[in-house]
Amino acid sequence: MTLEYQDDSLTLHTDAYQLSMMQTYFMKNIHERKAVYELFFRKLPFKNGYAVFAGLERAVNYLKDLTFSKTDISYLRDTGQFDEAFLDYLTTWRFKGTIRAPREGEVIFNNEPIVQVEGTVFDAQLIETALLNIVNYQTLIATKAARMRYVVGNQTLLEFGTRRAQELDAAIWGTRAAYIGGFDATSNVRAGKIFNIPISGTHAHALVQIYRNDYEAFKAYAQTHHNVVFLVDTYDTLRSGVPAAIRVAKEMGDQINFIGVRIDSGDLAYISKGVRKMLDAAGFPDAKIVASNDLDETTITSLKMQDAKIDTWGIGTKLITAYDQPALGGVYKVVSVENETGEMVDTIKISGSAEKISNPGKKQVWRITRNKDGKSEGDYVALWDEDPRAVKGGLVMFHPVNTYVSKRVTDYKARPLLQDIFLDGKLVYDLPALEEIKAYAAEQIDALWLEYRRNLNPQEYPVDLSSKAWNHKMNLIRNVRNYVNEVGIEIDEHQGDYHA
Ligand SMILES: Nc1ncnc2c1ncn2[C@@H]1O[C@H](COP(=O)(O)OP(=O)(O)OP(=O)(O)O)[C@@H](O)[C@H]1O
Ligand SMILES: O=P(O)(O)OC[C@H]1O[C@H](OP(=O)(O)OP(=O)(O)O)[C@H](O)[C@@H]1O
Ligand SMILES: O=C(O)c1cccnc1
Repeated sequence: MTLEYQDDSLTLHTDAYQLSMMQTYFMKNIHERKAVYELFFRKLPFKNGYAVFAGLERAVNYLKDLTFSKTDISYLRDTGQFDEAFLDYLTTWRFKGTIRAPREGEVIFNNEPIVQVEGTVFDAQLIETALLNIVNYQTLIATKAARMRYVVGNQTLLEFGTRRAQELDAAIWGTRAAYIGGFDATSNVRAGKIFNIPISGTHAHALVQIYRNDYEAFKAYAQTHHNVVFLVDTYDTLRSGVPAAIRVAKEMGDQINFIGVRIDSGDLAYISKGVRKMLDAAGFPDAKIVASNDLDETTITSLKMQDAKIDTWGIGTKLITAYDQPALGGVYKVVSVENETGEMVDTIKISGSAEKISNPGKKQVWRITRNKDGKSEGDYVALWDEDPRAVKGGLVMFHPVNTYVSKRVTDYKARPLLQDIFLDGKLVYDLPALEEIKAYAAEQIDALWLEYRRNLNPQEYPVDLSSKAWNHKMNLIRNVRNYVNEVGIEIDEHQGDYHA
């Protein structure tokens, strides 16, 4: 099949409603109005205590040189839904916005801006969908990977998920995110090529089935490879698989590097103990046992409690699809917009539930750490013109919803998380090497108190609004209430309803 329109750009990787709004802005001549949008999520994924920010590199690749290709314009024209003057404007349009974000690998939390877009309403609207698409998925997978890293300690984690991933892009960028979150290597060779992630793997049951015999298969494999891991569960792990692996390892001696065996079915605790005994008794105490089969952080924890003799974990489906929570609910909200007279006016979205009321105004996130040991005290979300480094007598941090909960922090460092990535459309950020990002993530996770790091029921990390940001929010809520009273019609409503 030949495509009618060449798929030669990512610019239309957006929801139709963005283009519909852009056309309105354009035709009403407000498309150059400035606005600030912020991307954040309201709930941490997997009930984890933190998330690992990933997706910046892909977002940068997407944003730089973002233009409407000829086929993009032809396609839009052929839909019959867009005005010719608008299409004409798109042909010369270039992204001119400012983007701020944390470094990839940064530990991030709910209810704080993690990407800030400042520019025209036109530009900011177009990129919403792709930014959410990228950051939601990659952050989700990096966080899932970090949970797995948490339970395995220093043991090796291999990413095996490509066959189960939600198509090609998810496999590739999910693998990269998993690497950032703590995986050591991947079975995806293309991810290895693109990102220089170490590739690793064993062999499949097919090899044994083709030879119809464990020994023959292992022997052939050993004669054609130096580093070998034999998959021993095709017929019977303890009776035929492991004995065949040991026989080949002995016969081949120094001609091969017998790394170990993989088991992929059955009771992994029970079987791994049997395998360990056999390998030790045969004089291979250093041979490793790799396990796979629908593993995740919960099964791994259980296997460890059962004293399973597993050294290396091969993990696919449950990592790459974020099986127990397949989406991160990141959202993108306008927080400030230029009015008719050129002034920036902060804006709020009201909701019946406190968590869903947006935090108005352009903000910075400050990570507050103790001077004495570098441990995190919390994040301080402040309006752009505030600087918590300059506060005398300590910083008062209070819970943004339960405002009666507060603490005073003294002798601290405040580090701004949102850094300039693009300024007025120009890339000003040097993307760090992947190894650096990975090491940074490990370091930042390590800097968290254990109470926030544990997988099960972690403590809630404090993400606090500055007093100024909080008061500002309350004022805007009051303004909206006045507005609704002024323009709102009377409705016969249930008396028990509350309003913000
Ligand atoms: N000792 C164990 N404790 C807890 N979970 C385990 C244990 N052993 C295996 N599992 C997990 O239980 C799930 C099902 O394992 P099961 O024994 O049914 O595999 P299997 O169905 O025999 O394998 P396959 O169908 O691939 O041949 C998998 O997620 C596996 O990782
Ligand atoms: O279980 P996962 O975490 O997704 O890890 C990847 C799985 O992929 C392979 O299985 P394969 O596709 O050959 O099928 P299988 O599940 O029947 O073993 C491998 O043997 C693992 O079991
Ligand atoms: O190398 C392996 O063992 C492997 C690779 C992909 C999926 N399952 C296993």
